[in-house]
Amino acid sequence: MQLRFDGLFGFPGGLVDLGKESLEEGLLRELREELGPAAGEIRLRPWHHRGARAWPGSGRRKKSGSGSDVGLVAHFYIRRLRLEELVEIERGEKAAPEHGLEVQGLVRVPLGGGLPTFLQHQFIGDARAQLLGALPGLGDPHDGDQSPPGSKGKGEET
Ligand SMILES: O=c1[nH]cnc2c1ncn2[C@H]1C[C@H](O)[C@@H](COP(=O)(O)OP(=O)(O)O)O1
Repeated sequence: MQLRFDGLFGFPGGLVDLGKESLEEGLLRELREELGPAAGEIRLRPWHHRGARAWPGSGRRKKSGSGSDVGLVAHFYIRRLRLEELVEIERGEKAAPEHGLEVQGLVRVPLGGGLPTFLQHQFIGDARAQLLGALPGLGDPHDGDQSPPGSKGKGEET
């Protein structure tokens, strides 16, 4: 996860301009901006998309700036990384354009005895629930880059 500019923990990502980019293109652009070039090279597959949640807006004009409060649809992707891929991203993160601005830094979630304490932090949106929802799948060897969930072996990319 990452520590955000507002002091909350969240997942890397951000707003996608659907007139100009697909969801995956927008996600990879955000990953590049927030975590550096190595994160932008991550290969996404349809089964990495794990759900979406709508946050309705009021429809009213915003007090500041232009446009209306139209709400948000948050899409959540889970992509398993090998340790060396994660380390490469961590090494490059300080070179990311948003490092020190929107993003204060990547954090490894302590999955052992430290998890209950970590969960006492404050999270953006439903990031805490997203984290908890993702944890059970982490033990699944097919929950990664190579195979869709439920397939027998690795190396079954389509
Ligand atoms: O981890 C998250 N889980 C759920 N919702 C999230 C998470 N991180 C951000 N958000 C929400 C909060 C904002 O309404 C939007 C856009 O996020 P933001 O970080 O502001 O995106 P930009 O990089 O500024 O485009 O998503």
